[in-house]
Amino acid sequence: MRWSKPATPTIPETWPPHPPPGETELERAVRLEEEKEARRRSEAIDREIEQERLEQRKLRHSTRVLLLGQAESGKSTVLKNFQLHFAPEAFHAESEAWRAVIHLNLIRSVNFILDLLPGGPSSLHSSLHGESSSHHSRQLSENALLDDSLLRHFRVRLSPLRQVELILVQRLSADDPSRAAVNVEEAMPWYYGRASEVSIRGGSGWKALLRRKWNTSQAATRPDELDKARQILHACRQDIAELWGHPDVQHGLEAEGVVLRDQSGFFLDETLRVAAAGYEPTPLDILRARLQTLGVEQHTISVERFGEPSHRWVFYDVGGAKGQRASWVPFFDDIDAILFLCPMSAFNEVMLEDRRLNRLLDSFNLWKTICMSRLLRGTTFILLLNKSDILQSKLAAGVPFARYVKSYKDGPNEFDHVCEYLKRKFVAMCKHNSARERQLHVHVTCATDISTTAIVINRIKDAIVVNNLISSDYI
Ligand SMILES: Nc1nc2c(ncn2[C@@H]2O[C@H](COP(=O)(O)OP(=O)(O)OP(=O)(O)O)[C@@H](O)[C@H]2O)c(=O)[nH]1
Ligand SMILES: [Mg+2]
Repeated sequence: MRWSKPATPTIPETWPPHPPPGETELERAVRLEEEKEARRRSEAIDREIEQERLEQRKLRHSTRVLLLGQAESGKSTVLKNFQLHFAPEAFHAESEAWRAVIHLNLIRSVNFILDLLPGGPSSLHSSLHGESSSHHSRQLSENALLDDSLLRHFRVRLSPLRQVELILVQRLSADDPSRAAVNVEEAMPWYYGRASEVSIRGGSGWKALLRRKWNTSQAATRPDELDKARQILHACRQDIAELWGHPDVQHGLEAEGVVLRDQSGFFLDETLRVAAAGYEPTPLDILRARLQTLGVEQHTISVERFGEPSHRWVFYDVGGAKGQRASWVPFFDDIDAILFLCPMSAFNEVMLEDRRLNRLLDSFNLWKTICMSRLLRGTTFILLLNKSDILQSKLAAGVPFARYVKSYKDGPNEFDHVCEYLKRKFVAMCKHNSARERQLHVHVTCATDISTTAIVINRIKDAIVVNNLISSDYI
């Protein structure tokens, strides 16, 4: 953003101007007051210009990284790893804010199960898919053997969680009324087989909102509301654990082909810990929390350790969903590196935004477009082949990679071979589609594994910093 001073209507030759002849006492007092005010305004503008100049200078001395990749590829999770690695104190200071997100992730899974069970209010959801609500209910009641009274018991006991969900969503989007609970739901249509997403527009300051002590009378109730939400969740924890552990519920979900464990923001296995009264999220919990990014978020990390070559990192974390991608382009300019994430495990999944498109194919297309971009001709690329843990377990469970990726032909259904194949494919696409030779570094990652990601982060840091030094002729 550039500042320019507003034009002054009449510019006197001397400042302050000479007093007009015959000035009365009152006129003098008014004039002096106006001069004081004009000086105050001018100084405020000067301060803002200086502030802006300092910000620009700081940005020039920062390492700027743009995170790209489809939705749920792990961009924000990698960013959290950078924060944990370079600024652990700042990372831990935010854990309270993440607790609300984790609670919301847990509650959405519970409400999702309750909606899916017979008699659940799934008619809205089903109609999005052109199916009747009785269709889902009938399927589940045929497959699941949950008896009616037990179901009613769970429904009644867990009904307060609907209110908790509402409180948390409203609180997370509190300073942006357009993103109230209903709108969040509308923005994220219900997909059969998935709990709905939690999304807060970047820059809405949601972390601060959850910490802030409110002064106004209306807002004074807010900290209590959050406490109340936590108490309700705490009181429901045994019932949640029982619901999740009930064999009929498990059978019902299995019969529907719903694997909640594979979904983002899954905390049902740890209900008693996460819903405990004094629960403090661990770094791993924070990495596993799911909060969809909307728009482009700028995150500045000030390195807390001495001896690091770059003291400030600026990350631009983008929303990866198809509708979000146009907003990436203005950030292509003046960037030190692109971190592109491909979730390897998505080879047998379809896009939520377009159920006809395979997610791995979408990653290939996206990569190709990024490589071809003229704006990014000279930019260092770092490719993270992410979600290696889920890929590994899918292959081990016998999901055949070659069925979804025809060009893999009769390659072995083994982790190392599949990784190598994907690596070769991405490197070849980069070579083929880049206007000129570029630096490309490829890593296989599991962004929810803190220690292995730390090693990758050190390598990334070395690659970007060394490359910047070369391009700025320092070495
Ligand atoms: N098991 C596993 N989960 C991961 C890995 N990387 C990320 N996740 C999880 O995947 C979910 C989605 O990750 P995000 O970082 O929010 O994805 P994103 O790319 O920022 O998605 P958008 O903001 O929608 O563009 C989160 O719940 C993460 O915890 C991984 O390597 N393995
Ligand atoms: Mg994100």
